Amino acid sequence: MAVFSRCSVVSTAARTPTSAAATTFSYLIRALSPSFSSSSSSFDPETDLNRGKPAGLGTLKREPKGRNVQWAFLGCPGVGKGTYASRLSNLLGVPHIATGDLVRDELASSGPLSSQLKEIVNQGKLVSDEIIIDLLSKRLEKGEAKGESGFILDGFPRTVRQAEILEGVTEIDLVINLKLREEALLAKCLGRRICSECGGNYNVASIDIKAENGSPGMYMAPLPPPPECASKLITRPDDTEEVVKKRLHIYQMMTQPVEDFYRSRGKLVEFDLPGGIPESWPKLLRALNLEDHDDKQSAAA
Ligand SMILES: Nc1ncnc2c1ncn2[C@@H]1O[C@H](COP(=O)(O)OP(=O)(O)O)[C@@H](O)[C@H]1O
Repeated sequence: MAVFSRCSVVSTAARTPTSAAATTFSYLIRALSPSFSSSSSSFDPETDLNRGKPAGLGTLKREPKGRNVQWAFLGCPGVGKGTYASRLSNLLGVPHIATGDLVRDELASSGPLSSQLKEIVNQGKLVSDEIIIDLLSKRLEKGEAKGESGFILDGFPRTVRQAEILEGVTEIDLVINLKLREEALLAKCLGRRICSECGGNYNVASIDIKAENGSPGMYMAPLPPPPECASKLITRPDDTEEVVKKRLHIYQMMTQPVEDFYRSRGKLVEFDLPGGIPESWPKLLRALNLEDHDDKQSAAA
């Protein structure tokens, strides 16, 4: 069942990259800070940037080498960005920052943005670049205050404009683009479950695609929750068949150009998931020239 045929990538309404991408970004951060007069809709670098020091992402300087890795994950909804980003985060000792989680935390906080965000997310649309950058900036500032260095971004950037702004602020060393056969993506999204207490991610779908017409078969076992979470599982409101198909469409339109953005910069690692975690994790590590000593030790035990 082809969930979604690749549609032609429509150019996004991204701001044309300017040599002042950083100033665009700083302006964005300026525009996000409470002291900024929200009435100003036009961007005037001369005046807007004289409003004092940018906060948030602006605190990220171009780090000299010797810092921890700064990677990002791209990939369609349900492909497993969070699963592999969190594993790599543990392996490399850098924070896993998932903008989808930041959005859900804001939703759960019932803050001023939550009703506006709820409608956007439940319709499968993207949150505005400004709001996402504000949420990410606050998360990075908190991390910097705790002495965090490096990051693995999951779900950011998701538009070319976000990628341009990020590029104007700091170095992204590597972008891992996870890919999975379209017929598996929908099943994985529909099978996704979250523990309402601890936030753990699980999946009840058992995906068994038979080999046909020369393409190999694929099996992805369920990711069952531990007993203490089994009775607390919830489904995300944006994981319905209708909304997932909308999100896949938006990914093709808005985020596929981000793949091209990093491919043109020689920073994109494409990784086709061959199956579930036991099969994919070792292959991903090899693709990244990494080793997971814990896995080796447990395998050797
Ligand atoms: N970088 C981003 N830009 C805009 N919206 C975002 C971004 N990251 C997350 N979101 C919003 O949060 C929702 C959930 O994100 P996420 O958990 O990453 O979903 P998915 O599993 O579809 O990748 C997205 O559908 C979108 O509405």
